[in-house]
Amino acid sequence: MSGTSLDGVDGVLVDFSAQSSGAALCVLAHTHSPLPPALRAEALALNRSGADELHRSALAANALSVLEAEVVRTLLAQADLSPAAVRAIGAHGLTLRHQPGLHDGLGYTLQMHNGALLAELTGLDVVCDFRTRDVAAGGQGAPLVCAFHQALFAQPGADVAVLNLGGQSNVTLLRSGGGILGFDCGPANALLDGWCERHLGHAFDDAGRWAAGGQADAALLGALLNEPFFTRRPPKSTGRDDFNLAWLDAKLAALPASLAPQDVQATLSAFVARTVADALRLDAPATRELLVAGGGAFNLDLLQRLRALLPGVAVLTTGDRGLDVSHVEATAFAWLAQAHVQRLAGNRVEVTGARGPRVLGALYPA
Ligand SMILES: Nc1ncnc2c1ncn2[C@@H]1O[C@H](COP(=O)(O)OP(=O)(O)OP(=O)(O)O)[C@@H](O)[C@H]1O
Ligand SMILES: CC(=O)N[C@H]1[C@@H]2OC[C@@H](O2)[C@@H](O)[C@@H]1O[C@H](C)C(=O)O
Repeated sequence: MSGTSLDGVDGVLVDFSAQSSGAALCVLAHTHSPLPPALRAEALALNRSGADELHRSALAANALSVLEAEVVRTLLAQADLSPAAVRAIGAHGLTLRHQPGLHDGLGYTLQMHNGALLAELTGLDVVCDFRTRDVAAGGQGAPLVCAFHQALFAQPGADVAVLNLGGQSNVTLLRSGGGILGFDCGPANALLDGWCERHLGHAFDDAGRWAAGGQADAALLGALLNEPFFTRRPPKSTGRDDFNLAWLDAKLAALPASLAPQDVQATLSAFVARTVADALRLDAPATRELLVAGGGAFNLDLLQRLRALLPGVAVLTTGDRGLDVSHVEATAFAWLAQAHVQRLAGNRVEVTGARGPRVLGALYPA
């Protein structure tokens, strides 16, 4: 998995064999490979239109899949397994553009990836391109982790919410009666990281310490929340296309006075927490437990702001329910690959708005 934070590739090797008997899945190995700085810079640049994009994105896709093949080798070495033990690789690719509802409702979502190369380099079946089928069926193509969250974290008789704090944030709302809803709440680490990198030169604000020392600004917070996305009803999804540093710069320029960079970081953290809290208050007021996953779970400032906004909700992490916060998304895409292999639908129409359940992904046989 390589998400919209653009931090790297997360790999997990997962054994699902016990699941049919009701037991939990087992993560046999996990690893993280940072994106080399040049590839990260290119992926960021390819998020916007630019010169010779087709050529550049094809080369960047190759570089990503070479990195993924190294991740697969590391996982096998860690678990002391041969490739023959692996049924398939699930590989998400890097989202460069996400415009699911663009033209007359039939837009596109674009994940940069070379599945053929990954199959060639590993000798394994590769399932990739998970999002496009749902978009073709009229859906958002995101979020897709909801079915997996449901399989793992639903509790009979209790309303539970699962929050992924990745480049963007998305929630899965699991109702006590078995119902499910899920959608993107708004931007998360992509914005926090971008501002921090610009002003401190650090890839991210470790534990949210910089934000915690700042003062959130009410006028900026109001301006950030003043976007149609936040009043739109689900199904909905977003990405760097909508929320990025240029968008933030425009909001800052419209303020009557300039703010200290640290206060902007504090406001961004308050903003992320607020969009999540608003989503829960509106769509899942009976939630008593929120399980946080993704790299944002290490941002203590963000978690503290969430707790303050949601006093009746126990804000825990997926780690408290048996799955490390850093493993959730990669495990979800292994799970979706497994669903593809079994020709099972991976989307939830209540979440994406697709016309029906669909088998997600394209297969590159070994
Ligand atoms: N110690 C930390 N303190 C604060 N933030 C952290 C820390 N460690 C990781 N993060 C944040 O987590 C991000 C990576 O998260 P993650 O891997 O879940 O994102 P992603 O895979 O891009 O997600 P998505 O696909 O949901 O966009 C980093 O870019 C950083 O913002
Ligand atoms: C288009 C795309 O890559 N969307 C990501 C992104 O990152 C978080 C949020 O926006 C979510 O909608 C999705 O990822 C998760 C893994 C998902 O599909 O469930």
